[in-house]
Formats: sequence, structure tokens, C-alpha cells
Amino acid sequence: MYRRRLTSLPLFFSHFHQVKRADQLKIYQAFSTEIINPVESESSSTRNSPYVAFVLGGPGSGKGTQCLKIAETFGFEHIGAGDLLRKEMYSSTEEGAMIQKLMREGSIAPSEVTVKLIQKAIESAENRKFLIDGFPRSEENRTAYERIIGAEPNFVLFFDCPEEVMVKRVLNRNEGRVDDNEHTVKERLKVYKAVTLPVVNHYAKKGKLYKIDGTGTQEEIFERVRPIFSSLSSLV
Ligand SMILES: Nc1ncnc2c1ncn2[C@@H]1O[C@H](COP(=O)(O)OP(=O)(O)OP(=O)(O)O)[C@@H](O)[C@H]1O
Ligand SMILES: O=c1ccn([C@@H]2O[C@H](COP(=O)(O)O)[C@@H](O)[C@H]2O)c(=O)[nH]1
Ligand SMILES: [Mg+2]
Repeated sequence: MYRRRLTSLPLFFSHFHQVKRADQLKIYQAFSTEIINPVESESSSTRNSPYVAFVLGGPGSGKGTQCLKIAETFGFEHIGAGDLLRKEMYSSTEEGAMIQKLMREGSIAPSEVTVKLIQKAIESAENRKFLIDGFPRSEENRTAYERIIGAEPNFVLFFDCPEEVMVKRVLNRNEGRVDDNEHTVKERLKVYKAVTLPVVNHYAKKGKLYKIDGTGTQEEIFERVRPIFSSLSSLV
């Protein structure tokens, strides 16, 4: 559906430093707020194709919290994959009941279901720049997205956080989520390590990953994220 040229990407990454090599993976971290010359790269909004950043990290790593700040500061549309599924869950359909069961177990919903919800959210938004929060959670999710949407994300943000910090945050969240309990968070962590981290590694290998230290205060973390989006402002 959306076929996008990715010509802006190497240019974009050329303004950041490669800071870590783990298992030969390229992981970038923003040190610079240098503005890229918009003339050099075709603007995504001009092409009217969506500009997409996936936002990944374990349960409680702060994806949703940081997405709200990015959306507010940089005008991105925030699409929470879990939020879309939770909305379906309360729809009293058969699919809703299936989603509730999966969420309680900490399992991953079928790719077709999640990608269709994301596609609908993208198509119905006026905004053309998106943060897709908490997706893809598996390699199968990723390939389904690329097949159905017909594009890869422009880049991926990954919030790296120690397990004990994530668990503490989840258990203190107090938003009435069916999965915010000790049993489900343990299951979610298992799924995250076995099934989601390979997706993170995939994007690292492609040079599309920004790894952000997810510890500290919400404000401290946002200051680590800010330069990445500041340098995009003239592009998208
Ligand atoms: N830096 C932080 N320090 C302390 N608490 C935080 C921080 N960032 C977020 N929180 C809190 O931790 C909880 C989890 O954060 P958030 O919902 O953003 O995580 P998430 O990565 O979206 O998790 P999930 O995958 O479960 O949706 C929330 O209650 C949030 O207010
Ligand atoms: O792509 C996705 C995203 C989420 N899920 C299910 O929802 C819960 C909660 O997701 P959050 O992103 O943490 O809000 C998750 O544990 C999965 O059960 C999914 O299946 N696919
Ligand atoms: Mg969240």
C-alpha cells in the first residue's frame, strides 16, 4: 500500500554517532542536534506517505510515557498497538474475548488483527508522521506489517531498561490493566526476551535502531530522545 523511498535514511543517520557494537550490531545514539538540510532529502510529508517510527522496549520500559511527550513536542500521531487491542477487547465480540485471554496470558495477538488495526489508524489520521508504540512484538508481526503496509519503518526507538525497574513500574501503574500483575508481567518478560528482542536485533543490523537508556526520570529520558526528533523537524 504505502511504498516509500528510504533515501533520507543514511543522511539522517550520518548525523549521529555509532556508539556501540554488540555482536556486530550497529546501534546508534543521538549526540547531535544538527539540522539536516531539507533540500538534500525529499520531505516525507510532501510525498504524503507516512513517516513511521516503531517504539520498542520491555513491559514498563516507558514507551507510552515517552511517546506522549514526543507526540506533544514534535507533532507525531501516537498509535499504541496495545491500546488499539484493548479497545477491541472491550468491543464484546468474539475477537474481543480472544484478545482479553491473550493479554492476561501475556501472549501476542495474531499479526493480521494487530496490523489491520494499525493500518486503519494510519489511514484515518490526518497526520502523516506516526509513533507505533509496542509493535512489532515478533518477527512474524514485523513481516506481516511490511507485507500489508508495504513499507519498513523509517527508524526504531528502543528503550533499554533493567528488568527489576520495568517490573516495579508495571506493578505500580495502577491503571486497571488486566496484565498489570506479577504473573502476567513474568510471562510478558519471557515473551519479550524470546520473541521481541530478535526484532530489535533485526533493526539494529539494518542500522535503523536508536537505543535509549530507559532509566532515570521521565524528563531525563526525554532529553535523550529529544535530539533524534529535533533533527527530523525539517524533514517530516
Ligand atoms: N522514568 C520513569 N520513572 C518512573 N516511572 C516511570 C518512568 N517512565 C514511566 N513511568 C511509569 O511507569 C509505568 C509504565 O510506563 P509506561 O506505561 O510508559 O511503559 P510501557 O513501556 O508503555 O509499558 P507497557 O509495555 O506495559 O505498556 C507508568 O505508570 C508510568 O507512569
Ligand atoms: O502488537 C501488539 C501489542 C500488544 N499486544 C498485547 O497487548 C499487551 C499490552 O501491550 P502494551 O503495548 O504493553 O500496551 C501485550 O502484552 C500483548 O498481550 C499484542 O499482542 N501485540
Ligand atoms: Mg505502553
